[in-house]
Amino acid sequence: MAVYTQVSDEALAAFLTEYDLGAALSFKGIAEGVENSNYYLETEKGRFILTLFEKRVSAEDLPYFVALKQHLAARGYPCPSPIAARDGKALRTLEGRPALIVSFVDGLSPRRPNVTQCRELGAGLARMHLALADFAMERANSLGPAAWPRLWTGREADADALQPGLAEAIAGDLAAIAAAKPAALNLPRGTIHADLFPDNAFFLGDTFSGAIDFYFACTDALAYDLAICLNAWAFEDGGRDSIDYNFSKGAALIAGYESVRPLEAAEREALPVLARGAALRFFLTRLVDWSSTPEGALVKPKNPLEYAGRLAFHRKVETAEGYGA
Ligand SMILES: Nc1ncnc2c1ncn2[C@@H]1O[C@H](COP(=O)(O)OP(=O)(O)OP(=O)(O)O)[C@@H](O)[C@H]1O
Ligand SMILES: N[C@@H](CCO)C(=O)O
Repeated sequence: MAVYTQVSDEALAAFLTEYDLGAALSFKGIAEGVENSNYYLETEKGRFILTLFEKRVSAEDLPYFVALKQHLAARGYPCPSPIAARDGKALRTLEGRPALIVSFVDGLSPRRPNVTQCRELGAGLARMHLALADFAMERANSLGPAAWPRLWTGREADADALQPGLAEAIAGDLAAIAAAKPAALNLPRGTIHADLFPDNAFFLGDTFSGAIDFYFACTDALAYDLAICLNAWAFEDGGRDSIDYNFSKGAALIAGYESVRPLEAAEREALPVLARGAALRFFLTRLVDWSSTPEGALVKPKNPLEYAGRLAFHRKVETAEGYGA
């Protein structure tokens, strides 16, 4: 479920008069996604997505996200392109919420990505980094290392309830990453997607056809984005209590990335700590959602243990070769 704000037919019709999109032919809520209210919208001019931003996306960040997508779209990168109304403004208000119409991106999100799709995704990520190299706006990563102690404090018992001994292991991860931070600070930086999971990437067959959901995008180390993708794309649920790194998928993802943007020596060296940090970020945000989502809520929280399993793998990896780089 992801329609928190209902849009009446009258409100939609009035809203569309501000655009050159013609009248609505079809309009329905989209079940996937958890952050915002998304609608599929077909008008006389084609297919679009209408998003009403709910409270989890801060209103002051919206101009950054819209400008970022405009920048990518202007460079021909496949992503939702913001549609401006006749007054030139894309970001508007509907049913009391900030609202945006974007172009529809064709393709399907892979449920279980294959090796070819991992390679394609790596190349697609690197192309995104290059297309954003001259994007001038900046946004701090609000879920970076500085935020982790705040997310973690007070949740030790929740972690141990999920898996006995987990709290101590997580405290060790936090300490190890804090100690390694100075090296990671000198890496090439730029604009990163920061959440390019399979549900945010589209494919036509095995060909990457676009990226969506830029609402965690920020300014950070480029190789951290690759580390996030390694976590999201190259692990398999190995059944009860086991999460396995799929070396072929990881190696393909890195090779795809390097076919467009070769990693610098410092980035390769930092890959294990970046991958561990990325796993910790998703473990912590999932743990927060897990312990704060009431039972029976419409949105089912994602399982933090999937990321505890990845952390267990990263703790043992010392070099980029361990990931197939
Ligand atoms: N531009 C687009 N083209 C095609 N489909 C889209 C587009 N934007 C969103 N969708 C569809 O809507 C669904 C929800 O979008 P999205 O993932 O952005 O949700 P959200 O609630 O805003 O964010 P989150 O995934 O973080 O919860 C996607 O899974 C996809 O099916
Ligand atoms: N992709 C994230 C949710 C959004 O940050 C996760 O799977 O935990």
